[in-house]
Amino acid sequence: MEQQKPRVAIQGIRASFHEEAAFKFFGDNITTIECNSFKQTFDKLQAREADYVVMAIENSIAGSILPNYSLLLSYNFPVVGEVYLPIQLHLMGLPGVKFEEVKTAMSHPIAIRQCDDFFNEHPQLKVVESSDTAACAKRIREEQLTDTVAIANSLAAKLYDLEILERRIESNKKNFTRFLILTHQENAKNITANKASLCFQVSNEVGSLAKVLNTLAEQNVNMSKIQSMPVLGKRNEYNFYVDVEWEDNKAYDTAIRQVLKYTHNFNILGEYKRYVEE
Ligand SMILES: O=C(O)C(=O)Cc1ccccc1
Repeated sequence: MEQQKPRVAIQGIRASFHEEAAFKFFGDNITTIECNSFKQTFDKLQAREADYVVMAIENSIAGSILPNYSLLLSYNFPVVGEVYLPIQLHLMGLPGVKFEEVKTAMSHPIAIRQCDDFFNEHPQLKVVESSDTAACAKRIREEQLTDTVAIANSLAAKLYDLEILERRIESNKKNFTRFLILTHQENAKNITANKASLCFQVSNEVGSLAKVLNTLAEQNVNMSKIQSMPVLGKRNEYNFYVDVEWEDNKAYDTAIRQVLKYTHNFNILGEYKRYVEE
């Protein structure tokens, strides 16, 4: 029987950076499920209307996307992969539109922040935030806006038939967004992992987090990221989200057994293969 295309839920619409990330992870042969919010992507997974979720978790300029950390914990779907995408931003408008005639530029806040230098050089442009880069491109096409441009990727220019007026307007050319891939428990088996995302709490005492970090170091397990989030309604209590990487599975297993002794509400959010640049 022919394998069904994976149904991948993303926040945003086709040709957004989330879809570009999904293509990078799964290849082009997927069915994209467009959602209005990150929460809705998880709801689609829960309702079995999607097989996977692709969700941005951090950006090298904008930093961690904190509400998405909470979603990881509240839905408890396993993380089964990650992908890093360079965010390459182009200025696009209806074919024939001249840059001198443009009054407004629209995009996602993260994309806008990445084009600070460009906007400083062009103070005449009114900058408008939107939920999704591709949605801006689509709107320009549908409403035939001749005085507006979108900042989006080349997928959006192609899909909504817009002309690129200026390429690569991002200030920092080495800017990446990290996306996580989540799925149902049964798809999480048989993954050869060398990275994990963990979440735990420690007591509010001298050295309690240090004990966890020392344990990881003793087992030669590298911590690649740490993020804390307050536990709702509890003063001085935090969830620590920690990503770890290892070479030796035994050392990782030992580290986890030890860490369990020093933490509470310990959760493995997922074990997966770390992303390697092609
Ligand atoms: O707006 C988009 O295209 C998105 O997918 C959100 C986004 C925007 C910029 C960087 C990463 C994700």
